[in-house]
Amino acid sequence: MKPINIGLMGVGTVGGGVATVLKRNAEEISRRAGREIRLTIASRRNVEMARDLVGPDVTVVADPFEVVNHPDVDIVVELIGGDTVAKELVLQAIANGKHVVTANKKLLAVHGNEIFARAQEKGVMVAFEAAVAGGIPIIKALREGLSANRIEWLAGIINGTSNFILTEMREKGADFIDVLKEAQRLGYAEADPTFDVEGHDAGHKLTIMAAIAFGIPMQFDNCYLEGISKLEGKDIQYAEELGYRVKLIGLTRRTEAGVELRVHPTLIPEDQLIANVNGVMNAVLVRGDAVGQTLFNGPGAGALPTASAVVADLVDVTRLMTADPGHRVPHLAFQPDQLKNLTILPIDEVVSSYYLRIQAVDRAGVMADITRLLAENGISIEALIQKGAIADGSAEIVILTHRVVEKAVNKAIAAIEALDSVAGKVVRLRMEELNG
Ligand SMILES: NC(=O)C1=CN([C@@H]2O[C@H](COP(=O)(O)OP(=O)(O)OC[C@H]3O[C@@H](n4cnc5c(N)ncnc54)[C@H](O)[C@@H]3O)[C@@H](O)[C@H]2O)C=CC1
Ligand SMILES: N[C@@H](CC=O)C(=O)O
Ligand code: NA
Repeated sequence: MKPINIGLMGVGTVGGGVATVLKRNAEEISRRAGREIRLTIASRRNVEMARDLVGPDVTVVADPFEVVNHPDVDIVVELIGGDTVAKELVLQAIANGKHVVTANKKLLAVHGNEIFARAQEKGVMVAFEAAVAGGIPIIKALREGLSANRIEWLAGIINGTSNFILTEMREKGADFIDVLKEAQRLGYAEADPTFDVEGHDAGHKLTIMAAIAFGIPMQFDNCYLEGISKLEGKDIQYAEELGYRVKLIGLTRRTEAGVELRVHPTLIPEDQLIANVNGVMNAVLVRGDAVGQTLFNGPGAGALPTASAVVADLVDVTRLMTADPGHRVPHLAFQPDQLKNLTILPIDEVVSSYYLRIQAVDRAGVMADITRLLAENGISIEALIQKGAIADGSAEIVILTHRVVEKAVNKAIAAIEALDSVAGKVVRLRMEELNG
């Protein structure tokens, strides 16, 4: 049978990994796909560097539009990143009737509704396993393996760079900036690493998973984002003393009031498996009404793990190419006319437990004032510890609360910060049990 011709756009960390995997496992891949999957043409601005990565048998061009417009290319692989030229290229590929495989979560979280609509009209596939949690086949699991379930919530460590940084900070007391540089060197970080550390990248991935889990359109603009760049080492340490690990968690949950869609540093009980997922590893917990709780764990970034997902998509697309478009798995798991525009809850309507750290100064009655203000806002305390002495002005009070709506906590924090006996800002982190 005639080989399937692949056109690769972007021969960087992941693109180089894709060339390696296609070459290394060529025989097994064609036995699975039923025909040879052949990298025919690749594009990178620096043609010489691309040539070194893809080898002499592949045509290398500088202009990626040559790839999407090439008459012999069956599947286009977009590994450039971003949502400017990548969007133009993907839409052009679709318009040309070519199938697309991409690892670009930003592109899909922000423009996915438009891209999938165009692909639907043209009867082509847009496959994106690599876009969420790198090598973990979470898209396949959510879209196909769990399709019997009403998915209630899912939560994950879905940014390898942040998890790598948090792990090195906790285990080695390393500096944030040094660890970030190491993550960049290892090819984990985005072109702009603020996307990793400020929660954007996790928000993109969470938006995509929420769409597939609940059958809703992409709503990245409504995703709450808070990253790890302002986390202080002492809060990681205090959390640990209280039996928790701090992780950057993306969480989406259906509630009667609406859908929660939020990314933020989160205290997780240390005896939970997900609290022990370290380094560049990712993990996603999914709660379905029939299956119960499932945990998917694996490498979330890096050349070969991400290439593993890209090439799996190439195999899938190759197998399904000749199928009637109506018989393929829908892009977002639900039939396109069955997507429902559920409301995303604003963050202050979300219910969670909280970790509060308060800097107390030497004034009588400070503890009584704080507990009174919490009680007045309907917040009950699960644990309270004092670090240092109030008498010498160095006391920090750490409080863990029971579950309460966030706007009540915001009100209590504002009142606590206004006390003469409290200095500076109250540190607030959310806590989740992730077992219900
Ligand atoms: N690095 C990782 O571990 C993972 C990356 N991704 C996603 O994969 C995509 C690619 O990421 P990386 O390989 O890490 O990035 P990279 O920066 O290593 O590679 C991108 C390549 O595209 C090339 N490029 C940029 N503009 C171009 C243009 N106009 N024409 C031709 N080539 C152009 C660059 O020269 C570079 O070689 C991104 O969407 C990223 O979010 C997804 C999962 C994991
Ligand atoms: N920058 C991302 C790469 C994978 O998506 C991460 O660190 O997880
Ligand atoms: Na994946």
